Amino acid sequence: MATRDAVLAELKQVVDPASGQDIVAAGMVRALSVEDGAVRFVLEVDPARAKAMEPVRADAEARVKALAGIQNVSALMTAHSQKAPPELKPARKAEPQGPQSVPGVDRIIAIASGKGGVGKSTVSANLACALAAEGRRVGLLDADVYGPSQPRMLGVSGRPASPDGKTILPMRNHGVTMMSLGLMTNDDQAVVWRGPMLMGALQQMMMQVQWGALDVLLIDLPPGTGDVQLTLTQKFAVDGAIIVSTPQDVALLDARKGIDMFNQMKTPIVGMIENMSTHICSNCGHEEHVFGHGGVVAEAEKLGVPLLAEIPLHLDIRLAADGGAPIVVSKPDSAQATAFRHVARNLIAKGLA
Ligand SMILES: Nc1ncnc2c1ncn2[C@@H]1O[C@H](COP(=O)(O)OP(=O)(O)OP(=O)(O)O)[C@@H](O)[C@H]1O
Repeated sequence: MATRDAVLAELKQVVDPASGQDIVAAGMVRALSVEDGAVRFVLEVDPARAKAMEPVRADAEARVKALAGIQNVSALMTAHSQKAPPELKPARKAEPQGPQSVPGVDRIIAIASGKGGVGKSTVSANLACALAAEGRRVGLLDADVYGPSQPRMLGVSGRPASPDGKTILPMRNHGVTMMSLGLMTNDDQAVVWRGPMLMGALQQMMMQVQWGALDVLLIDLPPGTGDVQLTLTQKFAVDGAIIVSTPQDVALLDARKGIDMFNQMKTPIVGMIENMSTHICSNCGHEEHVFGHGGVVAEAEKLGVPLLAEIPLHLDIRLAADGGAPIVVSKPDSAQATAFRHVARNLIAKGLA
């Protein structure tokens, strides 16, 4: 049976005549799914080139169809808008104003945790890639000022360009448009952020990055309930917050504080995700509850918020995150990836992404 990797390898043989790159590297292949010998994917193209790209689509379809074990291929072409959001002036001094939206961005979802190190960034990266795999136009803003880890997790490096000195071009990998404060500071420099700087940096990232047209922008927040969380929920129209926690009491105690803060700010809680739920040995598959079990389920029930997923503690999740291709991308058919894809589909079904 042909795997997702085999399909991708075949698609990499197809060249986009305009850029000279293969269609996968050119970021045109979206929403690829390989299930039981049936392959579906979308080729996202500039509307002006739709006609010229038809032979490319047909070639891609024929190549995949010729793979062993493939019975069915559906390759659709969709037009994506090249239009950038209107140019924005640099952020002005903070003025009292109601929550604003980000031009071109349909929804904003914050991903938060009470405590550091519970896997909030890992969840954000995987969720973003899972939403992209479902064909959503997704952005990820790494607002974790104390430890921006998205460049490493999404395999992105280099300094973002600013062609006009006012707006910033985001980076893109695995179908995700991303920006991180970590790309704006030097790797080896400890950054000491004070409140007003944080507010300015967040506003800039939200308003001066050319996000383009997005179905959803995920914000990977720093842990806790500090200035970034307050600025985000006061200044921007945040559609919901997802709280990530491990099952330990201490993590849950902090998660509860986070939920209280979002409630006070009138940001709806989309649900909780229990991370490092059980440990699954990568050698023998034995399961053990390193941090206890069921804590988040019980807490979610008590608080009346949905439990969106229980993600196991698994070596593959860490290796994938450290390697720059989250597990949803590197092992899309694994049970761990399925857990993230389930959350993505749930968010789409609820109209939140
Ligand atoms: N389910 C998991 N299985 C295995 N390793 C995991 C899992 N979730 C996270 N990790 C690993 O744990 C470490 C911390 O995760 P991560 O950086 O996502 O946490 P965080 O909550 O964003 O931390 P911080 O608050 O420091 O930003 C990383 O090395 C990550 O690869």
